[in-house]
Amino acid sequence: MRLEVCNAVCGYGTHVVSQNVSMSINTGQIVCLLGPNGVGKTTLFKSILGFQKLLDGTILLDGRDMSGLPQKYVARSIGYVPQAHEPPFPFKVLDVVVMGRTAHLGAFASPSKQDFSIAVSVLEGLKISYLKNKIYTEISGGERQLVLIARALAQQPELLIMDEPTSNLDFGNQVRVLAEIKKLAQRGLGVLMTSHSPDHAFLCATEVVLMKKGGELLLGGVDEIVTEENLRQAYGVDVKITQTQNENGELVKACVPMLD
Ligand SMILES: Nc1ncnc2c1ncn2[C@@H]1O[C@H](COP(=O)(O)OP(=O)(O)OP(=O)(O)O)[C@@H](O)[C@H]1O
Repeated sequence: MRLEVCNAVCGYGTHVVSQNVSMSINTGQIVCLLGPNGVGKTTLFKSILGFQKLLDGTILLDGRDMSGLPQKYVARSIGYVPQAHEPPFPFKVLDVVVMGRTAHLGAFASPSKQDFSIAVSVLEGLKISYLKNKIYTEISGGERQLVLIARALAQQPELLIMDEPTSNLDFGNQVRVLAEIKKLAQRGLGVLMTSHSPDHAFLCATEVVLMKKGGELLLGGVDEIVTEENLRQAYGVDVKITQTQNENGELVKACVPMLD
């Protein structure tokens, strides 16, 4: 499956947030969207998902204009993990995860035993089975974020759009979520995610899109885009890029900010 953003202009009414946005995401790829606060990352996601009307341009899913595709087909194909939120009702965590199966159910059908067993195995995969019977409104922000990821995975989409999936997570859970994303992409899932940490791009991305203030968009491989100069220009801070080796002897890069 391939999702293409073609010359998109995103914004609110007459307020243009980003323009000439063209990029694509294929199954098996992890595209990491980087950029400073307020540059338009969430607005782009909302536009891709159809929550916010494009001011111009098109979004194609396998070459077909997404706005004309049946909603159920889009809902089955593309999963979305929003930034963690507090829902109005105190649902049990397992029920929240089962909600991810909605696009697979027939009209008026209730989730089946199989839907529940998919939800349970996703919770196990993310190592959060212990949350299964807890009330979603009574767990921590980080735990809620993991549950929202589980809900999206229970949907078994081909593409997953994740808005800052690690923002509320402790260091261990950040690493676990990135490792899980990498594993899922190796099995064929396509991921488009935002992060405020360029290191996350080094850890798991196959491509990077760097949105700069003023609308410039840099696209390419991780090593090509996540450079000291590009980070300095985008975020206005000095950064050194260093590298070490992982257990397999592969080079892994990391960013070290230079404090004055
Ligand atoms: N509902 C809205 N109506 C009007 N303007 C909005 C709305 N939501 C966001 N904006 C504006 O759009 C711009 C981009 O916001 P957006 O949330 O997309 O940025 P972002 O890159 O995701 O930021 P962050 O990294 O802080 O989450 C901002 O100037 C913001 O004020």
